[in-house]
Amino acid sequence: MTTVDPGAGSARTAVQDARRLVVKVGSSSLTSVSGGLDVSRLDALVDAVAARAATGTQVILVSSGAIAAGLSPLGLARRPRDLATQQAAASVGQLHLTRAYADAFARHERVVGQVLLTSHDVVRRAPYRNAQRTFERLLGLGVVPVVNENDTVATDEIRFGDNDRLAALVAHIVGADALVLLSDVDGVYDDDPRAPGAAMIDEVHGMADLAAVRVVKPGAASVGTGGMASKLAAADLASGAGVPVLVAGATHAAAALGPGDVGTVFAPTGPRLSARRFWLRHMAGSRGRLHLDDGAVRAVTSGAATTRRSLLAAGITGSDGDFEAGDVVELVGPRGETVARGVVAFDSEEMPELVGRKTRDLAPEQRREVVHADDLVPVGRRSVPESVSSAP
Ligand SMILES: Nc1ncnc2c1ncn2[C@@H]1O[C@H](COP(=O)(O)OP(=O)(O)O)[C@@H](O)[C@H]1O
Ligand SMILES: N[C@@H](CCC(=O)OP(=O)(O)O)C(=O)O
Repeated sequence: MTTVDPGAGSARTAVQDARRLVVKVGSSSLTSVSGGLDVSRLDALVDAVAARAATGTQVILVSSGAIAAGLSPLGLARRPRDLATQQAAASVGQLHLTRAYADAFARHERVVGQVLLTSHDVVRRAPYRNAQRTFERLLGLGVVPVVNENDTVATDEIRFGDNDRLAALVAHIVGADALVLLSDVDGVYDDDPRAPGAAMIDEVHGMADLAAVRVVKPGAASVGTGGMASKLAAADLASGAGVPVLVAGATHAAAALGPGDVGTVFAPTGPRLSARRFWLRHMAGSRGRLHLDDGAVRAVTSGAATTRRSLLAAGITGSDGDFEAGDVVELVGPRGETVARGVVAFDSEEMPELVGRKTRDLAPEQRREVVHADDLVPVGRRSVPESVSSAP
């Protein structure tokens, strides 16, 4: 079990010593200005990953670039706006991307396996565990899994949205010791990196350290999607769940994956969550909401995980949604804020009989916790800086 914030210095050491490492690379680091895949940059990245793998580290590569790589084969001058053309570009580009990785890793006698995920594959517990088993087997066979979102079938509703977030989720699915986000910028800056005087931040010990950071939205010409804001959100997600994160330049991949002192490192800010609690908190799709009074909010959010209390019917003021016992629901405070997520033990149609009633007043077969303490995870408030447009 990782302890909270061992300090960013030791977080750097943790990245360097990680035996299982998730490395994410963005579209802007793999494609040329004229469009299409930049194979020489991809080769340089693979050299760095292969060198790290040669030291015995199991590396999972999350690679963007399918849409960007599909543009030039389709004669498209810029990233399309509509989903159908993005999906067509991803379909063409993913093939180029995978072939380029297979060829590049073959030079190092490494086999790659393609893993394309949609959020459907992780929001339900069974497919999540299936993905976990597949990764485990691939790594056991010495394969480098190359992961991307399955863009060709992902609709807006089931998209992860950006690969920084996907990489943070994958880091937890595989139980990685660290996460490295490689981009076209060499770290997190306190302002738009192009602004005069902007300085790179060396270490982050929690999102409060970034309160004054100005994050600029990617322009329309950018092949990347999320920009730095999505990297910060992903770093918050991973470091909050005990995984140290390094944001560094893809051109410095060899140093970032070796003993180099590059980029911005995020120390863990929370304990490592079990796979089940992480899934509950960050991935599980929710089917409804239970509304709690203040006392119930305190009971389910205060104290350590071991002393936290179960949610009883007496503290519930209402419910909405259509759920069955065993589904995940949001627990919402009196001001409408989500305070926790948990697995509910009743169907939604039973809730009206339960709301506000003491356990002893319930029918004998209903005298149980509505959400058991082992099945709920508090959801803290997020304070990740949002992007601003570069134009004043
Ligand atoms: N405060 C900041 N620090 C670092 N980079 C920033 C900041 N604000 C905006 N950026 C921009 O974020 C970009 C990286 O995001 P993006 O293009 O989505 O990368 P990728 O394709 O690697 O995911 C950089 O090119 C950089 O100009
Ligand atoms: N799945 C998409 C990438 C989405 C994405 O997050 O891109 P990026 O911001 O470049 O990491 C693709 O392969 O084109």
